[in-house]
Amino acid sequence: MSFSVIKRSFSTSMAKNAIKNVTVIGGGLMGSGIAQVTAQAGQNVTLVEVNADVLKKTETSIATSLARVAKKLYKDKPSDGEKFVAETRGRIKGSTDPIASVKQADLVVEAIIENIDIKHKLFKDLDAAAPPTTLFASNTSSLSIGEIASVTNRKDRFGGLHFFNPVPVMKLLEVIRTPETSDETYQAFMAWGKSIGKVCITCKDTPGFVVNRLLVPYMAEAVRMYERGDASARDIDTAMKLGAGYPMGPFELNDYVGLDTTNFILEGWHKKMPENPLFEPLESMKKLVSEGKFGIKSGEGYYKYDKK
Ligand SMILES: C[C@H](O)CC(=O)SCCNC(=O)CCNC(=O)[C@H](O)C(C)(C)COP(=O)(O)OP(=O)(O)OC[C@H]1O[C@@H](n2cnc3c(N)ncnc32)[C@H](O)[C@@H]1OP(=O)(O)O
Ligand SMILES: NC(=O)c1ccc[n+]([C@@H]2O[C@H](COP(=O)([O-])OP(=O)(O)OC[C@H]3O[C@@H](n4cnc5c(N)ncnc54)[C@H](O)[C@@H]3O)[C@@H](O)[C@H]2O)c1
Repeated sequence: MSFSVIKRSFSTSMAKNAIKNVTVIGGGLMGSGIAQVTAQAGQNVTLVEVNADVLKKTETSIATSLARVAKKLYKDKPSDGEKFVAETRGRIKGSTDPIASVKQADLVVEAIIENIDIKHKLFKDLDAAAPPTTLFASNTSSLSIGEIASVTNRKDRFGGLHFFNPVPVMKLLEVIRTPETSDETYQAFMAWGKSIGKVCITCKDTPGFVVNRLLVPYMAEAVRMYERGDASARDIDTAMKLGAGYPMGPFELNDYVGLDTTNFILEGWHKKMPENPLFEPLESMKKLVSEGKFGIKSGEGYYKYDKK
C-alpha cells in the first residue's frame, strides 16, 4: 500500500480560483488532516514529510480517518464508501522532496513543527523553488504570519490558514491576512476554504488569532488549577464537560492537541509578552515535554494511552 503518483496540470491564474494542486508540508496531526480534506474535495495533493517511515505513518492515519468518514457518509452503501476511500487516497501523492513538491503547486500549506527558525528555513527554500503565482500559507497556531512570511519575496501571496484538530471533523478555518496579503490572495483563500467544506472566518495577524487566543489561556488556567492542587485533572475535565458542555475537558484537549505544541505556544507568547500572566509557561507541562510525553501522539501526557 503506497501513495499513488498523480499527473497534474499547472494553473497560472488564481483569479479563477483555480486551486487544484495543493502541496501540504508536514504530515503530522494537522498536515494529514489538511491533505485528507483537500483530496476529499477532489483536489490533487502532494504531502511532504521528512522521510519514508513518517510518510507511511501519515498514510495509515489518513486511511484510518477516511474509513471513519466513509462509514458515516456511505453507511447504507459500503461499496460506494470503498470507492470514495480509494479515489480520495488516489489523489494524494507522498514526497520527501519539498523543492520538487512545489514546482506545480497552486497553493502550499505548511504544517510542520511550531518553530520559527525551522519554518523560516523551509519557506526560504520553497520561495526560491515555487512559481511566482503559487500562494503560500502557514497553519501555525501561535506565530506571527507576517514574521513567517518575512523571509519570502511573496508577502502579498502569503497568509494564514489555521485549521482545527481533528481537521476532518472541525468545520472552522481561520483565514489570516497580514497588512501585506493582497485582496486577491485573501479572496482565493476564502474561496479555497469553502471549496474544501470549511466555514471561514477572517482575523488579523494577532497572537492566537481568535480561537487560540481564547482557548490556550483557558487550557493553561486549568493546568495552573491542577498544579495548585485545587482539583484533580480528571475532576477538572469532568467539570468542564458536564458543567460547561465542552466535548473534551482541558487536560484531554491538551493531550489531544499535543503538549509540545501548547508548550511552544506558551513559551513563545511569554517571551514576547512577559507581562501577561495568562501566558506564563507551566511547570508540569514543561516537565512532561522534557520527558517526551506529548499526549496522545506519544502515548502519554497528563493521561496514559494505549499504544496503537
Ligand atoms: C491548537 C491548535 O492551533 C488549534 C486547535 O486545533 S484547538 C483544538 C480544537 N479541537 C477541539 O476542541 C476538539 C474537541 N473535541 C471534540 O470536538 C470531540 O471530542 C471529537 C470530535 C474530537 C471527538 O468526538 P467524540 O464524540 O468524543 O468521539 P467520536 O464518537 O470518536 O467522534 C465523533 C465523530 O467524529 C468522527 N471523528 C473523530 N475523529 C475523527 C478523525 N480524526 N477523522 C475522521 N472522523 C473523525 C467520528 O468518526 C465520529 O463520527 P460519527 O459522529 O459519525 O460517529
Ligand atoms: N496540534 C494541533 O491541534 C494544531 C492545530 C492547529 C494548528 N497546529 C499547528 O500546525 C503545525 C503542525 O502541528 P501538528 O500538531 O500537526 O504537529 P505534529 O508534530 O503532529 O506534526 C508535524 C510534522 O511535521 C513534520 N516535519 C517537521 N519538519 C518538517 C520539514 N522541514 N518538512 C516536512 N515535514 C516536516 C514532522 O515529521 C511531523 O510529522 C504547527 O505549526 C502547529 O502549531 C496544530
